[in-house]
Amino acid sequence: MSDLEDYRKELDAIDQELVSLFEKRLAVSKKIGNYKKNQSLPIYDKERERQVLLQNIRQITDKDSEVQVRHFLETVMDLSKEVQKDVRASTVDYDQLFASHPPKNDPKIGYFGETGSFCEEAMLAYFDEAPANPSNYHTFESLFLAIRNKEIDYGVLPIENSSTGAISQVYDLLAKYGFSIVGEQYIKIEQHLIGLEGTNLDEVEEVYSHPQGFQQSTEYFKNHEKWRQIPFHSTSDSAKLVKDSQDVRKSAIASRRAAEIHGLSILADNIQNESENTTRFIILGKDLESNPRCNKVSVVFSLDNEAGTLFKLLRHFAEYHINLIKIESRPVQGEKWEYLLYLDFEGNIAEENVNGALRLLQKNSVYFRLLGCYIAATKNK
Ligand SMILES: O=C(O)C(=O)Cc1ccccc1
Repeated sequence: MSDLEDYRKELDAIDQELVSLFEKRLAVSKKIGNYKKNQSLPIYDKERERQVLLQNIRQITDKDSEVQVRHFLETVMDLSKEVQKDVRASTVDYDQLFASHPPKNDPKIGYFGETGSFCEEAMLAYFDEAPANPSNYHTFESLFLAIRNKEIDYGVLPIENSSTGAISQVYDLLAKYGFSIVGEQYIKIEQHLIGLEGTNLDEVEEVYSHPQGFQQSTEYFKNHEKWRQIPFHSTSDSAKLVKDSQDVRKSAIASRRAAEIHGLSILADNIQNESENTTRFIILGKDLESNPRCNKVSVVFSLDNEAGTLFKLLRHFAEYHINLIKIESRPVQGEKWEYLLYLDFEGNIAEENVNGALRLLQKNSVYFRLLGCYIAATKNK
């Protein structure tokens, strides 16, 4: 028998032992996976992994093999984590996750702001028939509460603007209340400075608007630094305040429609920084509603604080040929330096590739929620 054959026999015997030990190790990992799932503990434990490496590297007799031993242990621990993730994913109730409710008949609708708000415009553009007696709410949160209390079935809110980005308060409320996105609508936004009829710009001292109104018109205000900018509920609440005050020193940033509704004049038109200023609005409902025509999915998730996890996850989207539209990150309330990630992508939850990507996302995230599967709106409104 040649030396090589002897060595190979020796290796075979060692591999046999290794495989049997590794199987035993995986079985223990499964038990740990169940324990962590029941206790809602994260799968990755940085300190524990550091200890495992340390105690095993300490006992190496041949120091030349340290690099390989380290690599071996890291791989073993990665595979154990995979097993733990499988344990967690196997318990996910997908029927529940994809349960879909039919759209409400004769729904009660609510929107943010006084009549004349951009949300009211978005509502009128989204629903085929103008909703009868819609309710309006003067804070974003009061609209969420109205859905929770079943005062309304759907609510219309802004979620992002083409020039100022995410409306973070709405993202945070989505996480807090756990409702679903059932539709979206884009509206072109033109902001105007409006006031009582006959007001001269020299008379203006105060400007009222929703914070978005100010953020979208910063360039215009560079030439009017003396004016006090006072954030108020909505652009149209601001218009109403000016009308009710009958004070020429007060003005508002709002739409032309709000000026007409509240009987005010335009003192300066199109003061928004960008001519193509557009806001995306969402139609919020209590439950997930989706049908085969839906072609956009929104999810929210958080990840283990482990290097490369986000990259590995997003890579699956590329592998499944899913087009990512947007990713937004928001700090987790009450947890320092932890983030919720909001992802929008093209597809329908009934499609195999989307379903596969969602399963992977769910499997690999600490927290996961499907926010909605709805019809993507056209952007040129
Ligand atoms: O205040 C409003 O009218 C709203 O609907 C919120 C808003 C404000 C500015 C731009 C887009 C939406």
